Amino acid sequence: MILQTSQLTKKFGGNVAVKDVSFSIQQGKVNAIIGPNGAGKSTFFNLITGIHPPTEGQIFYKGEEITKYPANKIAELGLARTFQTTNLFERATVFDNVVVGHRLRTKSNLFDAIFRTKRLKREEETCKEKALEVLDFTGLSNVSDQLVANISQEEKKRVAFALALATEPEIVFLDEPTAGVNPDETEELALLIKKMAEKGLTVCLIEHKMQMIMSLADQIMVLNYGEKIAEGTPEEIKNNEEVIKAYLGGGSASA
Ligand SMILES: Nc1ncnc2c1ncn2[C@@H]1O[C@H](COP(=O)(O)OP(=O)(O)OP(=O)(O)O)[C@@H](O)[C@H]1O
Repeated sequence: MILQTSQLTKKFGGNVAVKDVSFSIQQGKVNAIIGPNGAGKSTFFNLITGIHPPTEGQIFYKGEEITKYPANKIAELGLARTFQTTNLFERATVFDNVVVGHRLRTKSNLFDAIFRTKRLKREEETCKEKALEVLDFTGLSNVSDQLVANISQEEKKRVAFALALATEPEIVFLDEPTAGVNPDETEELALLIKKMAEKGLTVCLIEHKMQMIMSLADQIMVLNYGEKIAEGTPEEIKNNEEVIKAYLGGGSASA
């Protein structure tokens, strides 16, 4: 277990978005969080990655309590996240978008930038090398000089992965990584996610595409109205009465 939450709760006014959720993310595996619309999935991600502070409960990363850490500190620890609508720079090239990712690991400051110090040049070189490596890994080398505005939706999803990978994370949090792409492209992206876990990365993702999740995930947690109603292997989840009830009772899961 690389990351654990203990009785995590988030209230927005009177609305309890996440309620008492204790969950362990398994290292080097694909961990999925599913649930009907408004179940609290994105909020749960936001709590772990420091975007919102929890109202109650604790978060531990490799045994260290990180509950109150701000998002930048959490990112530095090795937790990277993508968003449903990742804000890429559309008028910049794929390469330039990805180079930015590794800046998290560099130390150059304004002084270095003004005087173009050796440190700056060395770090620029490392950022470029890292960008080339992750572009290769995500299958984007052939479009690296193109403007993001001119590439396909599926390629944009890959750029979002590449950006996260460039930060040299230990866990990647992917929020609906295949939203808005067709079934063939979904399969391609699923293969890439599998490849990340095979490389030793821990993956945690939110997804609505059930078929994909069932074949991709090692472990699934199901949220409903902010509460964890089940967790287990895809096989266990498929046959879980509570889960079936939650989805039949107005959920929005699509195949
Ligand atoms: N910043 C916020 N302020 C107030 N309420 C919020 C905020 N973010 C989420 N909520 C509420 O918390 C609940 C859970 O929302 P959340 O977006 O986490 O669900 P979700 O499972 O990710 O949904 P979806 O699948 O539709 O993305 C909802 O009732 C939502 O309206």
